[in-house]
Amino acid sequence: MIRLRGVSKTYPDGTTAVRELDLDVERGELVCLVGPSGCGKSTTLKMINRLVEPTTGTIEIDGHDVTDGDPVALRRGIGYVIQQVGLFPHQKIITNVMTVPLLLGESKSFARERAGELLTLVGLDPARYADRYPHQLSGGQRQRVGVARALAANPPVLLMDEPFGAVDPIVRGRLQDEFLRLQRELGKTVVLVTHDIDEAVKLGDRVAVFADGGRLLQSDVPARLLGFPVDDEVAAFVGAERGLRRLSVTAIDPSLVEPLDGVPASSLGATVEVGASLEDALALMLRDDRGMVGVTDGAKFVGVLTPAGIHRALRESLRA
Ligand SMILES: Nc1ncnc2c1ncn2[C@@H]1O[C@H](COP(=O)(O)OP(=O)(O)OP(=O)(O)O)[C@@H](O)[C@H]1O
Repeated sequence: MIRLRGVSKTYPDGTTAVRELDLDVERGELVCLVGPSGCGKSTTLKMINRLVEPTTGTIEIDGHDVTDGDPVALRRGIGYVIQQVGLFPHQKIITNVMTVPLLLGESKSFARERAGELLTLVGLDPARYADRYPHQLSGGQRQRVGVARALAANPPVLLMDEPFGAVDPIVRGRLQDEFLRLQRELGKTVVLVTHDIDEAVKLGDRVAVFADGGRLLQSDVPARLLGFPVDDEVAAFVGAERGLRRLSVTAIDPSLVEPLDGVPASSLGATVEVGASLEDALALMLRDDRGMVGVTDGAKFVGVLTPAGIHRALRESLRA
């Protein structure tokens, strides 16, 4: 869906922000660009919607070179979410969300109806929030309006620059979960910039790690990035905790669950569902101070996971 080939950007002052970048994003895929401050992540994103023109290379969306045609029209067809949201302060929430459909020539009544649906979709009841102004919302709520506005034109592609960066960690976690749920429903092609490796491995189908000077070091699914960093630079960036981080990106595999021998199921306490993460399983084990946790598949009890089982599951997850 998005294809970058040999893309570089050198700003007029001589700063090379991005160097010879090749990157592919499949349709419906969520790719996170992650790396230290100043490594060229935002520049890469802005080249995709032509807020910044590349110095060299080509960028295609759905087979069309983005440099053909009008950049303003291009941007209207791509959702863009930024950290400071960029809502119009003197316009009501509903009007903010209606902006792009109106620019695209939709009728006012259609745009209003669509904006109401989108506010509901991002968890803001229009009856309560539509007529408020941005300063009458919390940071997390404003961020949701930003997402609703970016979705308003139903763009196939969403570009998100630190979309959850401006809120506290608890709200951020909630917004991430909501966004993942939304994305499972909508299946947009998303490129999301973050400096937070935990956010990247939580949200990304694939994670692209950048280094200073806009060099792409590794682009991989989270489990492989954490399990097999290609070099010391990536290993240093993903951190010494990468083993722990793998727990959160690895789902419980029902084929690796052990049968329950001689232990009454009733003595197991809390159970986890197949498909939950190994981190969820370990968290319950430690919380309840037990050496195992029961695993269920709907109403069916499928067995138990032990610490050794978790270790085995982590190893197996890298074989695929
Ligand atoms: N308009 C500009 N003119 C000159 N240099 C710029 C311009 N915009 C960005 N840069 C430089 O390009 C490099 C990459 O910047 P960019 O904003 O893409 O990084 P980033 O990875 O998104 O950083 P951060 O995580 O801090 O937002 C930096 O060295 C930055 O100073």
